[in-house]
Amino acid sequence: MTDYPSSHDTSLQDVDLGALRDRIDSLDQQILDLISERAACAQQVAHVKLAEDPHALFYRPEREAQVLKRIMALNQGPLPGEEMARLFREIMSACLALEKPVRAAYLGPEGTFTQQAALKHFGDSAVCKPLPAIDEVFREVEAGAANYGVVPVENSTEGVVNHTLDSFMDTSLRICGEVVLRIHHHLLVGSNTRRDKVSRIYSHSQSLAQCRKWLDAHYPHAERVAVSSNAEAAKRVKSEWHTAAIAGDMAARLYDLERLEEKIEDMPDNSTRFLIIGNHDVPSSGEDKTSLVASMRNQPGALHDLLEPFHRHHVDMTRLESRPSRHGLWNYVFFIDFKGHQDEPRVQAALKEVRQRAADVRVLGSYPVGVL
Ligand SMILES: C=C(O[C@@H]1C=C(C(=O)O)C=C[C@H]1O)C(=O)O
Repeated sequence: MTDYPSSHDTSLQDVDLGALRDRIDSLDQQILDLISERAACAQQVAHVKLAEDPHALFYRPEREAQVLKRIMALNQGPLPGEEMARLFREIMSACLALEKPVRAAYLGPEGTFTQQAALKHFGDSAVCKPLPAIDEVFREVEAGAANYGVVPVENSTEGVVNHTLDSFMDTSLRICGEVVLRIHHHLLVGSNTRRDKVSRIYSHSQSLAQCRKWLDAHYPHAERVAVSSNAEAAKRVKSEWHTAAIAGDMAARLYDLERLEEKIEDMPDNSTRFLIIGNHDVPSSGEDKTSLVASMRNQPGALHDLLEPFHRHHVDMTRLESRPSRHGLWNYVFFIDFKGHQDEPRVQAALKEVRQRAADVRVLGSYPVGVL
């Protein structure tokens, strides 16, 4: 099956290819002029911000979320809204880099899904740096070496969620954004791989788990070897003959591997959520989420008491996670996400009551709901 018009297609026979290309050239000229005008405008915004405050932040997560959402709402096709927003994401990233590129640290190594999340959020013009551990990403932002950090939070990768949550207990950094990434796993091989003799498959333990049924059906006899990351799996395959890796697009591209089979994850809507951490509060974008951490004494009904004000003030909770306290003072800490911004009266009313009931409450940040 092909969607390309055939030479027998009478409706297209009279189309003048030359004229169409002239039209495209003229449209490109207009797009070029408009993007340049937009970039000059963004530069002026930066100058206004600097005049008001010499330490002003050029990057505004809430404004960027609004721009992308507006583009998706205005878009009438034929390109899908997400594709159009992706193009505008890159235009904004380039405009911002004219003044000062955003510096973002992420949980590496290169080629992981966290790098993909960083690129999705900040665009290609940001300067992104891989770091080997989640607490190092936090430290890099605390030290001011990076403006933002990108860490997985609700991750299909085991253990990672807890590391991120635990890091929030010891930091004053704020959550400035979230990114949700659809996770697609591919079976990757190198140019040297003997495809009919794959006897070992590398990946992160959680990715192996997410593709277990597919592996049982297609490679029941291959040894499954868990390594530290999907990118590490891809790297190993490069130099071995009888092995394949399960990893994503970034790793395939980075190590120049071929996708022997695509989208082999057992659950088709497999996705991971990442947080953007920074050192400032983000104003409301109109569609926001808030995350907080609360410490409770371990007594009957404590959790019910903590959550009840959210229910009464019609604040919609989206996540609840509990972790043992590391400070010994309180038995448990709860991480709570809900819809809304901490500046909204409804949210403030709920928070005021929650503060009276919990031993300690810290709002980790209000931030725009992930757009792309
Ligand atoms: C232009 C601005 O600054 C930055 C660039 C943006 C853009 O190119 O649209 C949007 C938000 C900021 O990250 C602004 O705040 O409006």
